[in-house]
Amino acid sequence: MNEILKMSMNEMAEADFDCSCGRHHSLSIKKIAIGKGVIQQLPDIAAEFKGKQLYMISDNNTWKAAGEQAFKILSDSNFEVKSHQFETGTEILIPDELAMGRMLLEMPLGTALIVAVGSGTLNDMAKYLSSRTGIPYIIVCTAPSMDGYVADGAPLICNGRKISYVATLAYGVVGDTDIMKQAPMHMIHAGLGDVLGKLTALTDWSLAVAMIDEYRCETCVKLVEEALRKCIEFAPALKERNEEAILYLIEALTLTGVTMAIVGVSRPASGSEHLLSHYWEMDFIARHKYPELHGVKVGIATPIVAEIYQLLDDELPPETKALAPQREVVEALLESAGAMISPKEVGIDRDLFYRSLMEANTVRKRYSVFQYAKDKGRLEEIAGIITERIYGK
Ligand SMILES: NC(=O)C1=CN([C@@H]2O[C@H](COP(=O)(O)OP(=O)(O)OC[C@H]3O[C@@H](n4cnc5c(N)ncnc54)[C@H](OP(=O)(O)O)[C@@H]3O)[C@@H](O)[C@H]2O)C=CC1
Ligand SMILES: O=C(CO)COP(=O)(O)O
Repeated sequence: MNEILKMSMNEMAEADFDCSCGRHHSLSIKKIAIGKGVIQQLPDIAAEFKGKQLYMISDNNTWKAAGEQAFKILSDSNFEVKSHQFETGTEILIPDELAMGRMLLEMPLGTALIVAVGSGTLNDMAKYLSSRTGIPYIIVCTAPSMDGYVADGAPLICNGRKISYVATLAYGVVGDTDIMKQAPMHMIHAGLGDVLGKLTALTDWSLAVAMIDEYRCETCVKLVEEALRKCIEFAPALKERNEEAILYLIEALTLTGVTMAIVGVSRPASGSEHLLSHYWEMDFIARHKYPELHGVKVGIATPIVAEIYQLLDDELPPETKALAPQREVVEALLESAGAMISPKEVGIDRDLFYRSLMEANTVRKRYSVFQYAKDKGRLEEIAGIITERIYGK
């Protein structure tokens, strides 16, 4: 097996190896610092850019969570930093054309390094800007809410559609667990949802191997499975913000990010549960409704996808059948941490829910259990059964 399986998260920066899957993998992130108090390492991590212009982006919440502190640490070390804070008020920041345009407009001339302070949205915006300008970026993570800190894709909203743009990896990732563990509990639930989504994402990947002979990297599967195991064991302790439970959550999010980064696609971390989440999100945004956190939606979608697998059990390829998680087990895990499990709780009505099951396979050009059910002529029947179970007759 490959040496990456023995590395700690922080050792994975600049990993470069020939993998047993037959491909060469490399992780171009220069510096990963995840742990207690690591925000103090910012001046070291950004050392190469001393004397040059830094551009810090945050929003009013993430400024309070870590932006102010990061700004002070850098300024006290004589870095030249211009800060722009998005004012989100009661709204949330949507990574769309408007927000992307504003971020570009505020960027000072001669910027040599972008420093994003936030979670999924700000990270994706910064990585997109970084990829298109060639200016490196550092992410100071504020919440263990999703697994995109180490990934190179940037799901953004363009013309109302959620599009995963190919972007770039961060120059540096700074995940101070003292800061991340203080994130709102709802964001911690989102992180757990995003991690549990890997149960069905990996099942979809195995289905794609069986049905369309898709490439699969066993090292990535092992990394995700091991991270999942520890995170699941400690899931109930997330309610109390138990240090170990939060650390395992951060580790699972980081390692799944690493797998996306080394294979260059989000397949190891994103399957049918993400298709449902993206479908709901686009519908909410089109109606100017709060779209709910990504990981919360992924968490709700995961037992639903598990149920689809259960309903197809009699005709699944054996290797996929062996992997398919049980709906009840995933729901119990979410409940043990206090997270939501019903689409009704986030305002998804019967019509949207049924439609999403029927159309989720159109969200991405990627083989999924939705495509499988459709090809077997069973999608309509399954969508009807699940909708009736949740919403009644
Ligand atoms: N690139 C990738 O591979 C991945 C990308 N994603 C993307 O990430 C996005 C979701 O990210 P997610 O992190 O869930 O949500 P957001 O980044 O949208 O965060 C929601 C809001 O939470 C607030 N917030 C963040 N940290 C803190 C904190 N410590 N204390 C208080 N408030 C805080 C911010 O305030 P405010 O309300 O002011 O905005 C923030 O905008 C989606 O667009 C999703 O598609 C998800 C997974 C992987
Ligand atoms: O959100 C993701 C992983 O958690 C990635 O989403 P996409 O697969 O849609 O790019």
